[in-house]
Amino acid sequence: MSPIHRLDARSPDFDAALTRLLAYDASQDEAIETAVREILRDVQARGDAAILDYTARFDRVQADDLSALEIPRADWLAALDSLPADQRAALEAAADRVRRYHEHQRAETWTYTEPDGTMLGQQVTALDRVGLYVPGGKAAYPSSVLMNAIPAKVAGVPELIMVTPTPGGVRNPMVLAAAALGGADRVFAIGGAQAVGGLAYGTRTLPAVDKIVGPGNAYVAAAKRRVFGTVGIDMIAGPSEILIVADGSTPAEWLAIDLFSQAEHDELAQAILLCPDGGYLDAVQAAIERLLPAQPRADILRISLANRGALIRTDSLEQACGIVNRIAPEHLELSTRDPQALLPLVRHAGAIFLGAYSSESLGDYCAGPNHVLPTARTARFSSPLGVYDFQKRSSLIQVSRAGAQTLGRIAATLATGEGLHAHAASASLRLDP
Ligand SMILES: NC(=O)c1ccc[n+]([C@@H]2O[C@H](COP(=O)([O-])OP(=O)(O)OC[C@H]3O[C@@H](n4cnc5c(N)ncnc54)[C@H](O)[C@@H]3O)[C@@H](O)[C@H]2O)c1
Ligand SMILES: N[C@H](CO)Cc1c[nH]c[nH+]1
Ligand SMILES: [Zn+2]
Repeated sequence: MSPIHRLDARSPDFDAALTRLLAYDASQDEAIETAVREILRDVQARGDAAILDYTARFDRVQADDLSALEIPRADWLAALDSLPADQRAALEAAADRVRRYHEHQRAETWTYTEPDGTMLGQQVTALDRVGLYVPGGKAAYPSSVLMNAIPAKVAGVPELIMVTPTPGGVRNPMVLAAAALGGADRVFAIGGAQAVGGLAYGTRTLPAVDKIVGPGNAYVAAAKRRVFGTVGIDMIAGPSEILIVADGSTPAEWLAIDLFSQAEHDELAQAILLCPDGGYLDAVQAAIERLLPAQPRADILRISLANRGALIRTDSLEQACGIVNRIAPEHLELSTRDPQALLPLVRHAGAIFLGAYSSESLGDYCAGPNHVLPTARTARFSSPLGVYDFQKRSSLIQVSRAGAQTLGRIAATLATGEGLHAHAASASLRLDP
């Protein structure tokens, strides 16, 4: 039996089959919702003490005072120094490339002046204080530290408070080194809903932040959803996704492994390949069957490929791009001889990798663009995490005396039409007699 579904976009039941494949139950788990509601309520009521209790319970880390769970900067710098030379060089190279890319995104304040001397514009400012959640329950993600911290710092956020759980008290040196390279200001060894609540409400030890960014498990996601409004959040990222459009010119093994690269994240991850060449799909399927047993994460791969993976035969590359827009994937590889020719047909994808050498894995670590991307079809309306998520805009209005004559009359007429007489009077008072 094939370890991955085979579908044909030319068959009459394809639409229904694709809908079944894409179905992802994002409904909230009641037990998780109840637990998170209680944790947040408790953190709001008891602050540090509640965070300490949950950290002892979920992460097996005991402390009498939350300040003991702050990891001092000297420890991050020591972690950076202790890294093997190749790891340190890779982390530094990735940080440099991510920084260089994000520097292009910085928005600047702009103004223009009208002929009557009225100045209008937009002032761009960075957020004051941001909380960065770095997952640490089952795996450590130094790359996610860089992807979240660097755009915040490029935006000019003066205070970046990072939280990361350290199960059993084990601190990951690469995560701490990435905090040093990414520009974190403080780091606390706490995680889960209790850390999100602490950052949102503030406690005696944890400063309240303005926005919380960063991925996390279902408890973290539920907590971020609940504190939204008290603070800003970046997004709720779902399981990873990769969608590949191929013309058969890339070695089949390369694409089999590219599919594995996202499927290995999670049993719920989604890996799909679209190609008009049935023989090539057979070759990729054979490569999957050959390579899968030796994969260290074969158990996860088997489940994600069987439940949510597919090799889909299409009529043409153009039809494949139509399907891409329907799926709106987090990551899209256009693994064709002339990917630029397909690019204008693609409207919805978080990140687009063009050509056989642009494997999605390079984007996860070091190409430069952010790896925090919209999932679960949200690329239809949202964008990668970026510098703009850490900046906000204020409108600027400086009306000249001449401008007040024109604008005052327009505003007074509209205000009277709305029945808002103080508005009308405020505009009219500034009219020359
Ligand atoms: N989209 C991205 O860019 C990206 C990047 C990295 C990681 N991720 C995702 O982030 C997630 C990380 O999850 P993780 O679990 O490894 O780490 P995590 O830090 O998100 O979660 C660990 C915390 O969960 C809480 N928790 C665990 N069990 C609990 C329970 N029964 N009740 C209450 N709280 C509980 C604990 O407080 C613990 O500290 C994964 O799903 C991974 O795929 C996504
Ligand atoms: N592919 C993930 C986002 O979907 C990000 C990541 C981190 N490390 C490896 N990959
Ligand atoms: Zn990845």
